[in-house]
Amino acid sequence: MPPADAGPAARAPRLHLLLPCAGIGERAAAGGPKQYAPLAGRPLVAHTLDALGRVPGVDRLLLVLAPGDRRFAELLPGWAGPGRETAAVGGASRAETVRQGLHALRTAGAVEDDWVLVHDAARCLVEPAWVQRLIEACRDDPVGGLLALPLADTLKAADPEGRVEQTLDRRGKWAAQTPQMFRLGLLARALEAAGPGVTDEASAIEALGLRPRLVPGHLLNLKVTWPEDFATAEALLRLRAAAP
Ligand SMILES: Nc1ccn([C@@H]2O[C@H](COP(=O)(O)OP(=O)(O)OP(=O)(O)O)[C@@H](O)[C@H]2O)c(=O)n1
Ligand SMILES: C[C@](O)(CO)[C@H](O)COP(=O)(O)O
Repeated sequence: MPPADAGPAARAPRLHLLLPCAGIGERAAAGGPKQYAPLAGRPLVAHTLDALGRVPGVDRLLLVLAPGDRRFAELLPGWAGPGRETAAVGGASRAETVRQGLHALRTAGAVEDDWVLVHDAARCLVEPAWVQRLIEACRDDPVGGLLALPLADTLKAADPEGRVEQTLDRRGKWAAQTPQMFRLGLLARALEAAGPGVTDEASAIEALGLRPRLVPGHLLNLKVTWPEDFATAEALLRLRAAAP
C-alpha cells in the first residue's frame, strides 16, 4: 500500500515512437520527398512503419509530416488509427520537426517522464530486434541513449578541394543511428536550448553536459540519403522478403 499522503499513484512511463518525416530529400534527388519514393513496390516510409509497428511495448507511434502534406494520406490511406497518429507540424530542420512532434505528444497526453524513441523515417531497414535492444539498454538508464556503430573505416578530414587534409584518429568514434531514446521532458528542454541546427537528439542532450549511452546498432540500419542508396535498400528489402 502507498503511504496515505502519496497522492494519486504515478503511472509507469510510456514508450512513444516519433518519426520525423518532413524532410525534402534534397541529397536523394528523387524528384520529391524521398520518404514517398517507391522502394520494393511500396513507398519508402511504409517499410519503416511496418518494422516499427512490430516493436512490442510501444504505446504510440507518431509520424511528423510537413505542414500541408497530402501525399502520406494518399499513399497509405487507413494507416492512422488508435496508437498510430500523424501530425502535420514539421519544421525547417529535423530538430525543429522533432521539437514540434514532442509538443504534439504532450498535447495528446504524454508526460515528462515518458520515453520517446526518435527514428528517421528514412531508415527503412530498421528491424524490431534492434529497437528492442535499445529499449532494454536504456529503460533503466538515467540519461537515455542511441543506436550507433563503432567506425570501421579510416577517417579522413577533407579540404575544400576534396583532398585529404588529415587522417583522424578513429579510436572511440561511433557513427550515430536512430532510434535515439530519451525522456520527453529532458529531450524537449535539450532541443529548446540547442536550437534548430543539431543533427540528432543525442547532440542536444550532450550540450546539457549529459552523456547518452551508445548501444550497438547494425550496419544495415542505413539512412537512405544519396540516389544510389535506393538500389541498396531495395536489394536488401527484397533479400529479406525472399528469406525463409
Ligand atoms: N525539416 C526536416 C528535415 C528532415 N526530416 C526528417 O529527418 C530524417 C533524416 O533527415 P535527412 O536524411 O537529412 O532527410 P532530408 O532532410 O529529407 O534529406 P536532405 O537533408 O538531403 O534534404 C528524415 O526522415 C527526414 O524526413 C524532417 O522530418 N524534417
Ligand atoms: C539522426 C541521424 O540519423 C544520425 O545519424 C542523422 O544525423 C540525421 O540526418 P541528417 O542528414 O543530419 O538530417
